[in-house]
Order: sequence, then structure tokens, then C-alpha cells
Amino acid sequence: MTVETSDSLKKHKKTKKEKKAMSSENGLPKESIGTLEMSDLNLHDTPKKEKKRKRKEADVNDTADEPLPKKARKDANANEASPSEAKLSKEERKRRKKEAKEALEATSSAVPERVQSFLTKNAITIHGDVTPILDFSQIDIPAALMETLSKFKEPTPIQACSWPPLLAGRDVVGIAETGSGKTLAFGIPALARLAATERPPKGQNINVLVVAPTRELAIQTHDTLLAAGKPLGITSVCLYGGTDKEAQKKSLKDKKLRIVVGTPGRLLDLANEGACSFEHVSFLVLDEADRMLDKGFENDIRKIIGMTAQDARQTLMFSATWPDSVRRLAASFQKDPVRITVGQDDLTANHRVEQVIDVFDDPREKDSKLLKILKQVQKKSITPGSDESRTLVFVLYKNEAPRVEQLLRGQGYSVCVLHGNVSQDARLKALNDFKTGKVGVLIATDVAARGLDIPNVGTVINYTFPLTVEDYVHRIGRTGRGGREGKSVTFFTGEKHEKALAGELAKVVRESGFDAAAEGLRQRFDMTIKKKTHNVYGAHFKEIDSTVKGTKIVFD
Ligand SMILES: Nc1ncnc2c1ncn2[C@@H]1O[C@H](COP(=O)(O)OP(=O)(O)OP(=O)(O)O)[C@@H](O)[C@H]1O
Repeated sequence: MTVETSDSLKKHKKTKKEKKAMSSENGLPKESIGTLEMSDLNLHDTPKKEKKRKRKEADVNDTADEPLPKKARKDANANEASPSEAKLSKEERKRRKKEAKEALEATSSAVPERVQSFLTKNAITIHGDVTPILDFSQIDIPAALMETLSKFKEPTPIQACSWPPLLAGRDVVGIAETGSGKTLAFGIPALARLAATERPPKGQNINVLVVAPTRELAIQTHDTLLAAGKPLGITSVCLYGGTDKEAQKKSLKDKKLRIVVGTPGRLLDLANEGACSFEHVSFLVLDEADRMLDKGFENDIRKIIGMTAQDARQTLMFSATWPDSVRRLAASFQKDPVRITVGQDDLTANHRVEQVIDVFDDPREKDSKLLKILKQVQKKSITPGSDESRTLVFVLYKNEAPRVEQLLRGQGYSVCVLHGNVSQDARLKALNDFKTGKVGVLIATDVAARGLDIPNVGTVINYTFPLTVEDYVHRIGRTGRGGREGKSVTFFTGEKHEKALAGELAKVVRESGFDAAAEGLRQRFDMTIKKKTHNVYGAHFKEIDSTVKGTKIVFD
């Protein structure tokens, strides 16, 4: 089935009732058929500019892993796929073609009307030849993997649509809201493919590589894959910075190792030291792909991709946000990818997360407002191991965190902090204490904005607005996960970078159905949306019609 654009989806956008119905089943309202536009390839930064920008990024938004030593970076350029892979790839291509045919035949047994209504209900757009599966029984995976899925009722929309093409060997771009099960969307096919191919008896054989932007996300994804792969005898290793390399090098010697999950800096570092080789990687995942392809990581990602099997590689990109600026670059790493969008191609937030925007005339009032909100939503201490609600407070600057921490501790809250100035051990302890309910409040920079799946986060508070609206979408996506609901409160002062983001934020808030929350922004700020500047084509501007009101979704 090829679904390019669907008028029925457009019609579906309008009604409140329908939006509500969709939101109750992990679906996303509204459609948008994105087009591949000339994007910002970020290829023209001078080395000086690049250095300056990286320094700034490290100071402000510490999501990046540690930079590579100069020599290691130089060496990374030298990697090419070995000639033997070209020979292998022919057979591989043949096998994949056959599998694709079989997968299509298998899925075509689904009732077409049911499939069509599933696509419409969940506002799914697919560019490519895909028939989604509607039930776990429709995919052919080992019983041990079925066991992993047994705790869930049905596949989420992104899983339903991405499993058939991935199992058939296709490249995929998968865009779906935060907390919608993207990890297993790529994890299940990765493990199924490994289970179907025997590991050669000798040498290191890393066949699956997942690259993530932060250490904590890499660890989380590794834990998920390790648990699901264990009954199949498949091992995963996690490589990330800030910790001892020797232990990681040792773990790379495990005979059952077939999966590596890691952050770019440490992956390159260890590959350049010869501790691991990615030449057999034929299943490459860029998780949080837009972040991985933006200026901060682009060069490292190019080098990593250059080290993997070139012809025989399946390349996957998953995220909740997919800005124009990375689309062209992403396409350059993939072969005829299937693009699956659940919901809108435009920037969109999880509709089950309520959005409240507090606009401040005087930023000094933020502290008292934070305490007022916490009083309403957060108990000062919670019972470890319980499912009592927790609160995640995001700051932008690393040096803001200790101040906010002091403020909250002074009021008797059990608090922990997670940011780039904290040692890796302390970062992991903080996250673990928050996850297990030992503490009820986590104060974090954007290092915790993407991907982390923390149970029982009831409220996200943005104490300082992030540098991009994409980061805002990811931050508030730490609540309302796996079909649950959540709440976010965002402080907005209009200071520094914030003013220029007011229009884009108002648009996201409106399109999520919380338009009234954007009123304060509309009253005080210019609603012009400045598109990201293209190196060749300059900036594009788009006015939003502030007279068009959105509809508020009320959840049962
Ligand atoms: N089929 C399913 N049904 C219900 N819940 C699921 C299903 N698959 C995964 N989940 C659960 O949904 C939660 C969110 O999944 P996951 O962390 O993969 O989200 P994500 O889409 O990657 O989010 P983000 O964009 O924030 O990275 C997890 O707790 C996961 O166990």
C-alpha cells in the first residue's frame, strides 16, 4: 500500500471529538504531508566558527557528549568500507528483496478497510510501500521477542508502520510523538534480524549500532535491548563518555556481543583506538535523529557512518521532531527510505501533555511561581518505589541548577540535579534516585530533555525556556508517556533567545489544542516565525494568523 497524501486525513483534522478519540489510543491528531525542501546542510561553517559554536553549546546546552581528541578525529576520516563488503552486499540485497516481498505478502492479509481506518484515525502519513500491521501476531519474530511485547495490548502506530518495512530490510525515517514506543519500533526489528543471522564464530561482530545524543539515553536504550535480547543470547554494550574506557574495552570482547549503543564521541574514540570496529554494522539507528544531524554532532555522525558497512547497511532515523534543516542531510545517508509520520510532519507536541505558559514581566518572580506550582503538584518527599507523582524542572544553564536546587532544598523538597558539571556517577545516581522515587524533584538541563523514559513524571516545569522549540517539545515529552497524560508549565520572560521563539511556541501550543495558554505570548510578543537560516538561501519568514483560534482538547 502506498500512502502519499490523504485528503481524508486533512478532513479528519477538524473535530474535537475525533481528536479526543485519537489521543486515547497513542494516536496523534492532525495531518501534515511534509515536503523535502532545500535544507540547511550546515556544511559551510568555517573551522573557527565551528569551534566557537561548539564552545557555546558546551556552556549553554550541555547535551553533547565529550569532544574527541584532535588526533582521533583525524584518524576517523580514514575509514572506508572494506572491499569484501561490496561482494557481500549483492547477496544481502537479494535476500532483502526476497524478504521485502514476503513481508508485503504477509501483511497484505490485513483487511484493507481496517488498515485505512487505522491510518486515518492515527493521522499517519507513509511515503513508501508499506502496509501496517494491526496486531502483534502479524509480524514474524522469534517467540522470545513476542514475550517482550506481551505486556502491551497492541503495537503503537509507529511500531505498526515501521516494523514491516524494517523487517523487510528497508531504510526508515520514523517520526512520532514523544513517549510513543519508538525504542521498540527499531529495537524489535534489530533483534529479529540478529536472531535470523548467525554470528560468525570468530572475531568481533557488531552488527547493530544505535547512536544517541546523551549518555543517559544511550544507557536506557542499551538496557532495553539487552533485556529483550537476553533470551536470544544477544548481548549489547553501551559506550559513553565520562567513565573509564578500560571497562568498556573489556566488555567489547564479549563473544555474544552484536549490539553497541553509544554516544558519538566515545564511539569514535574507541573505534579509532581499535577497541571496536563498525565494519560489520548493517543496522544503524540514529535515535533522536534531528539532534544527531544538527551542527553539534554532524561531523562525528559522518565519520561513524563512514565506518559502517556501506552497501549492506540499513539506516534508520527516529525522532519526535523533524525540522526541515536536517531532512536533506538525512536523505544523503539513506537509500530509498520509507518515511512514516504519525501526526504532523510539522513540529508538534504530545497532545496528552497539557501546556501552560506563564509569561513574566519581571523574571525575578520566577522563584516564587516555581514554589507555588510545586506546592500544588509535588509532595515534599515521596515514598521510594511508589508510583507517586514526580516533577522535572528544566533549566537552561548549568549554573542555574545549583541555585534552583538550593531554593527547593530550603523549602524542604527532596531534590537531585542532572547536568554537565556533575560527575557521570552523580548523574546516574540522580537519575536513578528520581526514577525509583527516592527523590521527587529532578532539576536538569537539556541533557535530560530527549528520550528519557521516567515513570510517573506528572509535571514538567520549564524554569528557563530552551534554545529551540524542538527542545521544548522533547522536554515536555518527559511526561504523558506510553498513552498516559501529563502537565507542563513553561516560564517565558522574552529575555535573550526567548523573544524570537514566541511565535513558534504559540503555534505549537495552539496546534496541540491549548490555544488559550498562548494568549499571554500573543499579547506581548511578535508572532513572526523565523525559520532556521539556510547557508545558501538565507532566512525564510512565515506569518501566523493570530486570529485563527485552535480548539482545546479536554481529556476524560
Ligand atoms: N506497544 C506498546 N504499547 C504500550 N506501551 C508501549 C508500547 N511499546 C512501548 N511502550 C512503552 O512506552 C513508553 C515510551 O516508549 P519509548 O521510550 O520508546 O518512547 P519514544 O517514542 O522513544 O519517546 P521519546 O520521543 O521521548 O524518545 C515506554 O515505557 C515503553 O515501554
